[in-house]
Amino acid sequence: MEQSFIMIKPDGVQRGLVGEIISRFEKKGFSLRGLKLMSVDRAFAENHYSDLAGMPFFNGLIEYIISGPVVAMIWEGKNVVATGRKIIGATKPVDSDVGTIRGDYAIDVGRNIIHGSDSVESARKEIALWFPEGQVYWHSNLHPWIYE
Ligand SMILES: Nc1ncnc2c1ncn2[C@@H]1O[C@H](COP(=O)(O)OP(=O)(O)OP(=O)(O)O)[C@@H](O)[C@H]1O
Repeated sequence: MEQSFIMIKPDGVQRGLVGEIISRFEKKGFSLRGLKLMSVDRAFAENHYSDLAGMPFFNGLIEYIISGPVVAMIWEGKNVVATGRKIIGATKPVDSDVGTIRGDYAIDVGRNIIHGSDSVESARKEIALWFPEGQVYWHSNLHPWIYE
């Protein structure tokens, strides 16, 4: 089934939003396949955001991502990439709907709490980068209560 890479950024960890964020994905019905608290170095962060190299905010973004621990997660479920982006909300918190994570908890684009893969292909690449050790395969007993 489809998977997405979701990362709680250093501000989300510092602000005590880890439980709240995990809860939103769990309550929706998605299944956790990987979870770890980790700090990344500059080279790793630059690799993750390589598509944005050259953007004026790139250096600030890298400083932000390496400024503290992050929570890296793999979530699985039907349409989890697109739905995960909806749960997260628009990149700029001023545009994020109330009820989304960024809409409810963020103000500034450079402190927008969480990352979610923007396509199935980027999810595949990001999961390979962040979880080289592989993931945990298990079957949720809730499956028949969530899927027809
Ligand atoms: N104008 C900006 N100023 C400062 N930071 C920015 C700006 N635009 C984007 N960023 C930061 O770079 C991240 C990646 O930007 P991108 O355009 O890929 O948005 P996104 O896909 O919604 O975010 P993410 O990849 O973190 O899920 C944003 O989440 C934000 O933290």
